[in-house]
Amino acid sequence: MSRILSVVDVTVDIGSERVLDGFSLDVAAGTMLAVTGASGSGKTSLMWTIAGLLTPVAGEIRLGGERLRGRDAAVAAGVSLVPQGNALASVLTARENAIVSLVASGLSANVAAARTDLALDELGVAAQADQLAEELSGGQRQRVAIARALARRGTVFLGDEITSNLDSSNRDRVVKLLRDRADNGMIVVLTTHDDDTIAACDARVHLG
Ligand SMILES: Nc1ncnc2c1ncn2[C@@H]1O[C@H](COP(=O)(O)OP(=O)(O)OP(=O)(O)O)[C@@H](O)[C@H]1O
Repeated sequence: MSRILSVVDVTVDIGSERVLDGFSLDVAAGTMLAVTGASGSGKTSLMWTIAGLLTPVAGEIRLGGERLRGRDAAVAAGVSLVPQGNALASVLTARENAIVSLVASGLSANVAAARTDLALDELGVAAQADQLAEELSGGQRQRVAIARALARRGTVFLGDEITSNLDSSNRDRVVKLLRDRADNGMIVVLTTHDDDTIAACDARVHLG
């Protein structure tokens, strides 16, 4: 049986607001899914819940039949999130941002460096490897954050509006890379408003 990511009857509150109410979703390995919906419909909340950063008040997240409880479990199961705003450390270089994250996940420095260099190259930001993240353009930061997540070579890639700052050729590059990863068995979930990104996905879920 192929691996399935399941959001099972999940209810999420932020403060006094119910942002997801009994929401369910199954995504099979090899699938690239677009999550759409108006601003404030809960797309980011869904991604954070899958990544273990928000705890649902009811329901659960499962991957390959195992329940994921919290951030550590999600990371251990290979769930990577590229959040809106990218979450790069501004005082580290592009390369250091990725290497630190990979070493923290348990890889040796050599393997982390090799994977980082490959991923930065795939995203077209190898020339920016030794620049501080704060010196990069918005689109370059976005691509470095994507490279950092892909270098993890995990099972689930969550991207929250990750093509929003990209020109069309870089957006196509990112979508093609993610399509390739999905074709090789990864689960890719992208929140997006972009029609070309939606078109490259296998399925779409609309939050309303
Ligand atoms: N930190 C927070 N504090 C209070 N309310 C929040 C917080 N984060 C999100 N919310 C609320 O939760 C709801 C869902 O927000 P969420 O960011 O998940 O929506 P979204 O669909 O991703 O929106 P967008 O497309 O604008 O990013 C919104 O009504 C928002 O106001």
